[in-house]
Amino acid sequence: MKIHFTKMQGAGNDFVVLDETRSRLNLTAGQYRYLADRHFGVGADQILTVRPSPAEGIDFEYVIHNADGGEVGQCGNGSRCFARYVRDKGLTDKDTIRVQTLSGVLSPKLNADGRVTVDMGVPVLDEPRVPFDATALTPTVQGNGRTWPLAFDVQGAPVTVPVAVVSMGNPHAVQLVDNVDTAPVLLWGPLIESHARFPERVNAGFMQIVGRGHVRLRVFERGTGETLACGSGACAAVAAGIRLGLLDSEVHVDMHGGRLTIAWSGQDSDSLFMTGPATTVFEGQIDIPDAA
Ligand SMILES: N[C@@H](CCC[C@H](N)C(=O)O)C(=O)O
Repeated sequence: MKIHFTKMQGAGNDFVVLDETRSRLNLTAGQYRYLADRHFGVGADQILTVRPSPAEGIDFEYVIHNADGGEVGQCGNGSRCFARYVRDKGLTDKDTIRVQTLSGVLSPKLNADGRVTVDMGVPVLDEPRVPFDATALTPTVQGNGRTWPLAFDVQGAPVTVPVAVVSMGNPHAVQLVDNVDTAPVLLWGPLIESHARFPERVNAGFMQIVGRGHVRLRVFERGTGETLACGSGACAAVAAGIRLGLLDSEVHVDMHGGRLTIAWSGQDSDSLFMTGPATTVFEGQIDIPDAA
């Protein structure tokens, strides 16, 4: 099957964007994996598929697949690329677009400076809803937040790391590190991603605090591996840092692919907002094998 695609990136987190506003492609998990493959396909961290409005008052729907072919509920950088895509393709002329996702309705807003701001909803810090199995663990309480001792084996040696667990519509485990450049992201990331206490697996964040309004972050993403940026990971890390009393309500998050700005009051009743770039890289056509 030959399909048309648009390649996009948001702070270096890259996407293959597919248009299903007129008809469904009905791709299999194997075909999503093929598209994401950097050697045989286009290459992407995630595939973002845009669909027509599912209901009155909603402009579009989109679904997200990780590079491993699994469908997921949330993608911060993808939500900004979605907004840029539907505007640049002339699918809408709105500045603020309401879109249905697996984890709820998002409203990305295109700013005059080219960046996109997304209301990412209220961070979920209630462990069972992340979901995180805290059975028989005792948290360390700090500020209005808490961390949990996550134990795992690294090459036969036991390690216990304090993590804050947060859902932004997808699960995150955030730990503090002295320096993201030397943090064991590639060694520990896969062990945390598939840790038994996270029944839906987890995105593993490593956050270095530079100041109360500035952090550096690396994220080993569930279903993809380390990416140059993770939007929901930036939101989760800042939400955790604010609750732990370490960060102010507006924070610049520097990742290897670029900077996002996250704003949150820290209150359970208030949404968190993410602002950052979204760029089209190129367009093309690719033949996907039926049996990919
Ligand atoms: N890169 C994304 C997150 C994509 C989904 C994630 N890997 C998961 O499995 O939850 C972002 O920018 O948020």
